[in-house]
Amino acid sequence: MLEVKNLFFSYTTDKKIIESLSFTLKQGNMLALVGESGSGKSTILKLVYGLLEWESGEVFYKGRKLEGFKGNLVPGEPEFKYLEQDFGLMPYATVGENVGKFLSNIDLTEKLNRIMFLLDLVGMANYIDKKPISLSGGQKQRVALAKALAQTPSVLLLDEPFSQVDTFKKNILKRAVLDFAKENNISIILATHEIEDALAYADEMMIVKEGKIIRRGNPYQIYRDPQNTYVANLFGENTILTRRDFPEIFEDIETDKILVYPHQFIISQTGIPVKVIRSYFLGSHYLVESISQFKRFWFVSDESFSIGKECFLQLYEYQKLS
Ligand SMILES: Nc1ncnc2c1ncn2[C@@H]1O[C@H](COP(=O)(O)OP(=O)(O)OP(=O)(O)O)[C@@H](O)[C@H]1O
Repeated sequence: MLEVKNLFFSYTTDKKIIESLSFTLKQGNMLALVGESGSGKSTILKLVYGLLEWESGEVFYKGRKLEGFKGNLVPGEPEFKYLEQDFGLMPYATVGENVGKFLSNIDLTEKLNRIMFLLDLVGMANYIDKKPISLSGGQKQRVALAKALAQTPSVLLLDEPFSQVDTFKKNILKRAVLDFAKENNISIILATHEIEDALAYADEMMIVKEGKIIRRGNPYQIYRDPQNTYVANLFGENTILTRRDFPEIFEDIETDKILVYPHQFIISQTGIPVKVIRSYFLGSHYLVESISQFKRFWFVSDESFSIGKECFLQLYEYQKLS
């Protein structure tokens, strides 16, 4: 179990970047750090790994107090692995040498088997003799993942680990890597922009804003009760309605402000009149942008709506906002 207690950190004297950071992570669980760009996700990973020196606070792992940056001769906790955004591969060593860099040389057959197993896991077995310099960004990212998993770390700190992998194969890779981590009881902290990663795979989510944790909970709870617009906007398009602008909608609603996800509107014969601005084809459905009383409404539809088409929307679910 990892326990972070009241960490403070700044890069420069004039601005605190991380304030009063506290959280715990159970062994084998996955925690997703989600927040807008610059909110402090990478900094949190670097602090936990021991690449940056915290000003005050404490970190414990399995009951042992970690010394952080100043405690290790080579920066980084030995039981942890940190996969940084720029991969950290040796460009002129082969893919196989990169993955095997920290593996024991006592049994070379076992070492090669392990390298092959990991490269197969990330879909890169055919590239074992290639050099990273000749690989694409997504391929390098796969190799870096294999390298991070090579010694089966206890805690894996992943910074946008799938950002460069093409969408087509991304889900296969995510499942393979995250299943491997679960099977091997590896704890993961994943910093991500891709909210789907957090929703689909994380045991818990922490929402980071300006270096502070503003929400923590399971992804379903946070999605169904975002409480404020910063959190809600991380989940994509939505419509925020207030009693003042739409009193007729609020007749049976207790609160004064609500948030509606696109799938929570029904296209109807009566309701809120909207005019379509544009339909976006998303494969399985269309996301439709429309307007009513200068307010943008987002809803989903099986069919495309032409620009200027008028229709009515009814609300069948919503989230209360503060
Ligand atoms: N080496 C540095 N020196 C000074 N300020 C920095 C440094 N690295 C990051 N920062 C600042 O610290 C804040 C948090 O940055 P961080 O990289 O942790 O955010 P992030 O949430 O990971 O962003 P992104 O999602 O874009 O990777 C930002 O305001 C950033 O400008």
